[in-house]
Amino acid sequence: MFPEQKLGYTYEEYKVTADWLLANTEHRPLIAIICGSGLGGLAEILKDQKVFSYSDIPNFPQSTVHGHAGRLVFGTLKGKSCVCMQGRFHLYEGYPIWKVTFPIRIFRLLGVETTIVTNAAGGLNEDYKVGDIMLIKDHLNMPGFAGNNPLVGPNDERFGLRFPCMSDAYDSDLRKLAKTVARDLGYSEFLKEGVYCVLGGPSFETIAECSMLKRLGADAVGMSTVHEVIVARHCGMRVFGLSLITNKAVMDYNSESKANHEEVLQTGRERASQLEKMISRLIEGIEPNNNNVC
Ligand SMILES: O=P(O)(O)O[C@@H]1C[C@H](O)[C@@H](CO)O1
Ligand code: HPA
Repeated sequence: MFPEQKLGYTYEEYKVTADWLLANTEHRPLIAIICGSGLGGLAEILKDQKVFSYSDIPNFPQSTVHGHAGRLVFGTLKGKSCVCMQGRFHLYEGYPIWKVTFPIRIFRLLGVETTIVTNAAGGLNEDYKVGDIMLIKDHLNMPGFAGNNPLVGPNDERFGLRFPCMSDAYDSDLRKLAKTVARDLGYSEFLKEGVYCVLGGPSFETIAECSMLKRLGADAVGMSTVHEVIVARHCGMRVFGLSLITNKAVMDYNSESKANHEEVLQTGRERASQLEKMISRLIEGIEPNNNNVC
C-alpha cells in the first residue's frame, strides 16, 4: 500500500565511497574531527593536506548551511593522520538521519578509531558564559525519543550490535586528557563539562522549551552531534565531544536577547585559535587503539 521507504545505505554503498577515498589519497586517518558551525578553521591544524569537495565524493551529501564549507580535509598533525569534516549535516536541512551520519561509517571503513565531534550550542546552565568550552559527558537525544535514531532499520552486524550501549558514549580518558590539556594551556577558567541536548531545529528554542530542557538536566542545547556519536559508538569508535557555548539560551520573558546564527558564527571566530590549540594538543596525546572495538 505504501511505497517502500529507504532506511539507509547498503554496506556496498558505504564501500564505494570509502574505496574511492582510499584510491584518491594516501592518508590513512586514525582520527576524525567534525567541525561545528563556524569552527571549520580547525582543519587548519592539519599539514600535508589533501582536500575534497563534498560534491566530488561519490554518495556524499552536500552542505547547505552558512559556516559549513562542505570540504573533507585529510592531513597530519605531529605525524598522526587525521581527516576533518569542514561542514556537517543536520536533520533540519531535510536529510534523513542515515544521511546525516553517513560520513561516520565511511570514517570507520577508512580505519578511523577516534572521532572528535565539535558543535556550537546554546548555554542552558546558568554558570555558563558565551565562549565557554563544554566537554560533553553525556547527551539527551530528543529526536531519538520520538524514534528518529540513526540505527533504525535493519542492523548490519559488520558495523555493530543491534542494541549498542550508550552509557559510556563519551570516552572518560579523553575527557581527562582534555582537562589536563586545558589546564596546561591556561584555559581552565572557561572549560566546563556537561550534558548536550539535541533538538531537530532549525528554529531556536522558546523560553518554555529552554526551561524544560534545563530541568531535564541539559547544560547546552544544539541541533547536531548526537546522531554522529550514536553511529560512531555503534561501530566501536572512541568519541570525544565538545560544545562551544556561542550564546546563552533565553530563559527570561523580559530578556531582549534573541538567538541568531550570526552570533553563533562570531563566537566561533573569537574562540577559534584557543580551540585549535586545545584540539591539537589533545590529538598529540591520543594513543592509537590498534583498531580495537571499545
Ligand atoms: O553544526 P552545529 O551543531 O555546530 O550548528 C549549530 C546548530 C545549527 O546548525 C546552528 C545554529 O546557529 O549552529
Ligand atoms: N540552540 C540550538 N542550537 C544552537 C544554539 C541554540 O541556542 N546555539 C548554537 N546552536
